[in-house]
Amino acid sequence: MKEITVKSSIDYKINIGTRIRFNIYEFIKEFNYNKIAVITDENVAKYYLEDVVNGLTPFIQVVTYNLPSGEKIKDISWFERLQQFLLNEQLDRHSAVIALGGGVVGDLSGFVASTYMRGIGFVQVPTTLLAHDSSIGGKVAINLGSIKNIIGHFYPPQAVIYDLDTLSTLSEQEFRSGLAEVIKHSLIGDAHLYEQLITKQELSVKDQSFEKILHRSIDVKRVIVEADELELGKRKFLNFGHTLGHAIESVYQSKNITHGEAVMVGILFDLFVSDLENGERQGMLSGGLITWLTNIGYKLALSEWRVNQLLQLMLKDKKNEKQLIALVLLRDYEQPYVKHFSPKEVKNLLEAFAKYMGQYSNVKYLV
Ligand SMILES: O=C(O)C(=O)C[C@@H](O)[C@H](O)[C@H](O)COP(=O)(O)O
Repeated sequence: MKEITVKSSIDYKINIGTRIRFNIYEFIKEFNYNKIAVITDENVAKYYLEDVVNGLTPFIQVVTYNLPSGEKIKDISWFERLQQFLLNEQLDRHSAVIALGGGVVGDLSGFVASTYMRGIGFVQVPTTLLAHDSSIGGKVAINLGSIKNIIGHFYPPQAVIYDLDTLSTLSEQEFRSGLAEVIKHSLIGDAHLYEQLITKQELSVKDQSFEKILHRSIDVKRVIVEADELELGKRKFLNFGHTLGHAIESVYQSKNITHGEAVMVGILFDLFVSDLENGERQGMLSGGLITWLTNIGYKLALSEWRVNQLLQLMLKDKKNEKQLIALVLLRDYEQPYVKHFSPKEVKNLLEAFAKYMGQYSNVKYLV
């Protein structure tokens, strides 16, 4: 068992271990909730809902809600349905929502918990690798049409209970999705971890070393969140890869691309721009990362590089200022900064990036 405390507007513990989903009550009894709504999705429910509920019901009244799986539920209509559910089930200000699942369930449930009766208890029980990122730091949100996370705020959980056994049921695609955030954390905050990652031939949650990798990744996030909880400054660095990544996720949603796969392409783009800014055409991007990613199964190919559509979405990013698009770049490993570009500059950069990526025989970008 590992316990990491995050010090922010409220301090909370991230409890990491195995089989801890069976005794969640132990980690939350101090809050004296009178009722709990466990919100999950149909996929996660199949594997873990019973374990969680059985561990809670001897001590506390529990109601459950199974959402459909997928990003589509992060919208206002599901937000409303969940509010209605909490009201029908008579949860009050002494009750709590437990988000059991990945980033989508956590973001939506957290936003619901944060607004119901102006905020009730909220606990994150992540079941994906991606959620090692999304369950920490208190960002909760829903989408508005194709604009990601545009309605939301900061609402830290009162506890995070991370049972690593739940990662064993992830598909390879879900694993790669979460790994993108690990790679992001390593690039912005732990160069040794980055080095360790990209020299590995294979990576799996079953590896003994993986738990340590996860702790280090979480720690990069913890340090940044503690320094700037409300994203007034350095928390923007956690958005490395996300300005383009969020746009890709929206534009290519019908192609079954995950958040992390989209962010991975966004990370490559930010590295490409960083190298240009650093005046080293063959810098961080060419250091073996693309080959390694391809070898471990990332789909980096995007046919039809829809530059104008991507640009329109990037123009809606929350980090932008005065119609200038904010990109998080690296002066070097572990040295992130934010730079603003005009839409015309970003368009040129997107086109140049597509040409660059085309030189890798198995990565085809059609501009
Ligand atoms: O916690 C943060 O801060 C992040 O930026 C983490 C991101 O990996 C995460 O995807 C986040 O939800 C994106 O935030 P947003 O503010 O761009 O919606």
